[in-house]
Amino acid sequence: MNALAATSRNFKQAAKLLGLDSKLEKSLLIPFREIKVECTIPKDDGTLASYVGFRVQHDNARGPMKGGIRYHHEVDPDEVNALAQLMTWKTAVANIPYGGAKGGIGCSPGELSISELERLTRVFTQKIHDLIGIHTDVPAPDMGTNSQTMAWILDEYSKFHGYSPAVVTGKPVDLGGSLGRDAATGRGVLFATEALLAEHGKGIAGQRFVIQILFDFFPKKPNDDPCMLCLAFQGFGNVGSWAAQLISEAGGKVIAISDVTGAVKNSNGLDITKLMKHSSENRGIKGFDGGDAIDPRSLLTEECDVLIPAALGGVINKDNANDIKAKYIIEAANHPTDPEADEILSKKGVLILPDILANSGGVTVSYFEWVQNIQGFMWDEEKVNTELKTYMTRGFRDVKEMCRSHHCDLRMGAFTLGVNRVARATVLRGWEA
Ligand SMILES: NC(=O)C1=CN([C@@H]2O[C@H](COP(=O)(O)OP(=O)(O)OC[C@H]3O[C@@H](n4cnc5c(N)ncnc54)[C@H](O)[C@@H]3O)[C@@H](O)[C@H]2O)C=CC1
Ligand SMILES: O=C(O)CCC(=O)C(=O)O
Repeated sequence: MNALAATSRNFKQAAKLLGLDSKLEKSLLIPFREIKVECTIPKDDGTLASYVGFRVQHDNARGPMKGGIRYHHEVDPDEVNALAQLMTWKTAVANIPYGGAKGGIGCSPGELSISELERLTRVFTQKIHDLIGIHTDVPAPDMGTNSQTMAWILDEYSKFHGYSPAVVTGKPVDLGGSLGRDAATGRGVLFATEALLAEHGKGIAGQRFVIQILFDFFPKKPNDDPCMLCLAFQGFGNVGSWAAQLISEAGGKVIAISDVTGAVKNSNGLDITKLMKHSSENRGIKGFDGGDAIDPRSLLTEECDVLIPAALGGVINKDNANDIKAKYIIEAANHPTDPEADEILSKKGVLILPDILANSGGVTVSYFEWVQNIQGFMWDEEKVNTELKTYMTRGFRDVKEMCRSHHCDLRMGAFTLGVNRVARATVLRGWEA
């Protein structure tokens, strides 16, 4: 099932549980604006290359639209639309005053030089600068982009509108970025995981996780814990590497990790600091000698307690759901689980912490960054992390409350929470007709 069909199906199920009026339901699903631009740049060898860029602005009932920009060869308008929709529900779940948007350029960033990436980013910004803005639509990093990409957007946007640090978040700290934003999505994953495990009388140090990275969290005293959990992670980029690092610092043992270059497993626990160093020096985890190389396709079905997908969408589907052995799935990536897999996993008793809650730490600290830029006052990192924990814990509590009142699972708890908040704002603004 493609990303848009999957996201829309979850939305419609939530709308039904909430008993939303059919006109309101229809209007909430239709994006506010879909932008498609052709970005032509000179390559370093003097030839011209053209790339298609998208920005889908889904909804602004609760505030300026917010969401990342992805550089990936599989970027397509339907997926960007789905990701923009997810941002609308995610910012509402986090209860931050934003709507949702997402952007992307269909390109392979690893095959472009730094100067080509800069030219591409600047051309894209020139084409969309009058449609984004501090109180309109505020981009941020996503897959394939980073703080440097945000610095180029900020600079190009500022040529048209004057110096405007708050037009993007996730930018370098030297240009007004927030302390703690780099680690925020991974740190939010840690807090959300802790909240979920605490519900079941467990803690990080007693669990095993798999996230397109495989984490194995051994209890401090293995023999005392009859239900030791294991973690696996898929993806070792911004989100996966920070989540792995922080979970391992919290006492967990990461036993397997995959990225686009390969996968590595060590049942005694991977040394995440060494793996991060290896990955940055070698542009991937392939060749790391601190574990055994495994087939990346087997990562999602590794024997473990907690699986953490932290890369692409749709990776958990009807073809592999039956083989998943994890007891918990923490969705650090956006829409990693197909609705058909959701049904299979639910029957198996697997608990899934959905993306719009689990990975909301990134956009939450983006909000803190925007607030700091507007106030012209910088927070210290401790304040950022403490506030992030408060928001993640509150988000989990609010989702559980919806699960109780609507007798539904965590995904529907999160969707009903987000959709209901956006629906209320829409009606209050008189937009429902
Ligand atoms: N960066 C952020 O703040 C946020 C990111 N996300 C989501 O988290 C996910 C990861 O994003 P980032 O870490 O920012 O991206 P990134 O570009 O920093 O890293 C992506 C990682 O995924 C790996 N990967 C790509 N294809 C793969 C494959 N087929 N198998 C295994 N690994 C593969 C890459 O090798 C890399 O390690 C995406 O779904 C993104 O939308 C969600 C919330 C916020
Ligand atoms: O930080 C942000 O504004 C957006 C992050 C994002 O793209 C996401 O949560 O999927």
